[in-house]
Amino acid sequence: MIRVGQGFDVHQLVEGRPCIIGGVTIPYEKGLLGHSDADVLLHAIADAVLGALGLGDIGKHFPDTDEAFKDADSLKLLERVWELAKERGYKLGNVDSTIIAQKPKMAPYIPQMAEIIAKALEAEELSQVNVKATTTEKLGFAGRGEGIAAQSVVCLVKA
Ligand SMILES: Nc1ccn([C@@H]2O[C@H](COP(=O)(O)O)[C@@H](O)[C@H]2O)c(=O)n1
Ligand SMILES: C[C@@]1(CO)OP(=O)(O)OP(=O)(O)OC[C@H]1O
Repeated sequence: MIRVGQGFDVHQLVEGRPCIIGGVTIPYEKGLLGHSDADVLLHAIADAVLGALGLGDIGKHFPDTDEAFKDADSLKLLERVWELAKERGYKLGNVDSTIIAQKPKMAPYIPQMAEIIAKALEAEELSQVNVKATTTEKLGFAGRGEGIAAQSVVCLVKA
């Protein structure tokens, strides 16, 4: 059986926070604000996996009112979400994601992000994980550099 899920997330860019995206700390003058480490890409992927499983979203599983998730490492959250998929007998088909950011330039960091995601979702080959980036041509909140968004589509296959 095949299941498909999609995820979308946004975090504000502020001074004094690290810019962690796809598990990679990107050198930049601002970082993403959140209760957790605010890794917008891993959140979108976690939501896509949860969506495919019919299990709600990350806010339901890891509430932002819970101190346990203060500054949480989103890679650990994604790994916990992936356990839910495995428990139900699913393997990764593929995952495709887009980071929506005017700055910083994501391209140099995308191969490392893809490797981290592939490991977390236990991909059999790297081609199962695709990460893209786009600006919004300076339009809207992303274009003004106020925040970064990410969206993701995941296909799970019953093993
Ligand atoms: N934050 C970003 C945004 C984009 N890229 C790369 O640049 C290409 C062109 O972006 P456009 O928004 O002008 O289409 C895009 O395809 C990405 O490869 C990036 O690395 N980081
Ligand atoms: C990840 C969680 C963890 O408390 O907090 P945030 O970093 O605020 O991220 P968000 O995308 O708003 O999702 C909610 C929470 O699950």
